[in-house]
Amino acid sequence: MPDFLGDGCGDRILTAASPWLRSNNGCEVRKSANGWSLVATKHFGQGDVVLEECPVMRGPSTFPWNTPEELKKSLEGQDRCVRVSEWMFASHVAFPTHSEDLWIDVDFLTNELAMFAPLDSHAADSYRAELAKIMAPSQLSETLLRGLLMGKFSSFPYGDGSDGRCLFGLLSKLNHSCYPNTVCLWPGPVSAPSAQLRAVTRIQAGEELTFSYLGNDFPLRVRSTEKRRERLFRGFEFNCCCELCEAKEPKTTGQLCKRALAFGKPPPFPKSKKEVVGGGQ
Ligand SMILES: C[S@@+](CC[C@H](N)C(=O)[O-])C[C@H]1O[C@@H](n2cnc3c(N)ncnc32)[C@H](O)[C@@H]1O
Repeated sequence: MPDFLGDGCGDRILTAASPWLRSNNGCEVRKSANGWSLVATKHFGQGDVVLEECPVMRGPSTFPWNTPEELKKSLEGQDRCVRVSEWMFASHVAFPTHSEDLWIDVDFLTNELAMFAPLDSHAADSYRAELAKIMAPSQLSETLLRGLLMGKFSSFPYGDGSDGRCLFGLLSKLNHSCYPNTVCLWPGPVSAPSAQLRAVTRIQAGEELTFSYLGNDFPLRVRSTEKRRERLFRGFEFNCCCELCEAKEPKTTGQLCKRALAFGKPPPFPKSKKEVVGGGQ
């Protein structure tokens, strides 16, 4: 088990993400029931900027392989060296301008960027099992697993989705909720993407930060818990355990609409810079 999966390693993930952080106005990485998560360390008002960061890596909108099966196909008939031409994730994302013959620094992927992959997840277990059918467990298979997980489950479609995908450090630890308390905005130009996480409701210190993986109006469009879980499992291979899906008494439509409508629109701009800059550091 990688040493950063143990309890108490949230600070190491925060440190690993820090070179790409523009601002962290009050959040940290903590272990949760759903792997690592981002947690507020101070109170945020609606519209406040929680954090801003630049991507750790960028890539194309689609990956040549998204599943171990597709990976298997791409490896068939070729030697199994981790050359960049095979390692499309790394070639396009980590080194977009380099030639096809570049070799990946395996240590870079396995040791540094692996922190940003959901290694403690159902998807990781099932992909590891699939990879074991293709190749013997090795450093290479572990590297491939991490690349698959980062590319598929931790990266974000940038802007409207046609501008490629970005892997962000801290945002890679943002869990999904069908009743989220933040929204992600993309204020940077496509040439220099950046992400801004904004509160769509009041958030108390200690509360987990969440956003909707399936678009802003997802819970409004898909009111049935069963159907939402099905969609999330199909897209992201996890059983959603969010506040809304786990609620014994379903949230009233009124409550749901209020929060959903709030995050369906860009959140209001913060009242003054003083309110959001440096408050939690
Ligand atoms: C982008 S990662 C988020 C960070 C992740 N928890 C980690 O430890 O790296 C996405 C993964 O988090 C977990 N996850 C996120 N939201 C969840 C939710 N609402 N219910 C259950 N698992 C969730 C799933 O394992 C999913 O594949």
